[in-house]
Amino acid sequence: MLLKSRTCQVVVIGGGSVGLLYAARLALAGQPVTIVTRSSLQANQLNERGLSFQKLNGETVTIPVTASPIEEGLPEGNLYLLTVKQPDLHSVLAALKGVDLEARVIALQNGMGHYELLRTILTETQCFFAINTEGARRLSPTEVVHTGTGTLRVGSWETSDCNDPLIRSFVEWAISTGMEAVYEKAIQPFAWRKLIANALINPLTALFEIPNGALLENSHTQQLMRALFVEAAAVAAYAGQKIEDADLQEIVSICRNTSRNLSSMLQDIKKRRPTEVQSINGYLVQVGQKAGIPTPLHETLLRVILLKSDMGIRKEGGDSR
Ligand SMILES: NC(=O)C1=CN([C@@H]2O[C@H](COP(=O)(O)OP(=O)(O)OC[C@H]3O[C@@H](n4cnc5c(N)ncnc54)[C@H](OP(=O)(O)O)[C@@H]3O)[C@@H](O)[C@H]2O)C=CC1
Ligand SMILES: CC(C)(CO)C(=O)C(=O)O
Repeated sequence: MLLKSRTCQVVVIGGGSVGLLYAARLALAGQPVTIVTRSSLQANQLNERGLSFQKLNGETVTIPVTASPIEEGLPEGNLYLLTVKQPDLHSVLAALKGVDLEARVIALQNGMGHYELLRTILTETQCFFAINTEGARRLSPTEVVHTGTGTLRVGSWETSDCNDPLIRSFVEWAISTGMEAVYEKAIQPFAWRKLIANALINPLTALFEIPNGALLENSHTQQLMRALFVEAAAVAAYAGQKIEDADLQEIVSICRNTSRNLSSMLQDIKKRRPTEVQSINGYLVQVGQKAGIPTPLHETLLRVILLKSDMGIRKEGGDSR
């Protein structure tokens, strides 16, 4: 069980790649968990068929789970894992407003902008953030594959004393399942580093339609990544973040550790859904403009991905899942 000393009810908001990955692991560990989906169809399918989970070693298990659609509101819980993408956050704000003051919400988004948005409806004490470098891919509304190992860092946005019992239990549970998980004093510095990793990996993999590992197989993509890194590091410095060469090496490690993974941006392009590029490269461009720091490469990638996404969505008329 996640919490030994008291009953913990976990609610995973979003039945996508990351949401299903965490729901599967929690359910496998015997932790009561409810998945809140966008559609009633997915909730019904999960309730009827269970969740099929392919582990890293290739073994597939089917786990009984409970799911309900967001239109029914959020089930009562004390730990909410928020796994919708940045552009969809607005659609869950009304439901999140009703979350109990004693409950905790962990937001697992890539990119930036979610902190400011969530703080408009949640208190500092309710609101936690996670930076997750694990890879997951949803194959269908009831099937998810764990595609890569990584680290899960959880904490408050700005410096805290790491004393929240529920968050501590969640991190201890994650460690007990074999994950590399850390309760961090502040997530903001990690969010910046993850932002830069995503600003390099996601648009390039989405543009060329290649898995993360393929970025390391070609000197042109490697040179592009370095040039994008230099631009992003200058913007981060303006925001008070000291980005070093070791951070670029870390991005290379992410590509290696999730080499088979199709980045979330590539998955969006393939499924003809809006991407998070505005919250990733778009955020760097926006801060760069404010600071007077040129970001021509990020701006170009932003436009190219927006164009590619628009063209796909218009051609096929949206999500084909
Ligand atoms: N996939 C990965 O490997 C990684 C992803 N991330 C980050 O994690 C976050 C989640 O990514 P990922 O899981 O890949 O994204 P997905 O698109 O696979 O999943 C998001 C899910 O949220 C659901 N959703 C959207 N709006 C609502 C709503 N109002 N109520 C309930 N559910 C809703 C979507 O429903 P529907 O299916 O109906 O559209 C979808 O199933 C992103 O910020 C991503 O960048 C971080 C690390 C790795
Ligand atoms: C870590 C990585 C790059 C895994 O693909 C990711 O965060 C994403 O796909 O959005």
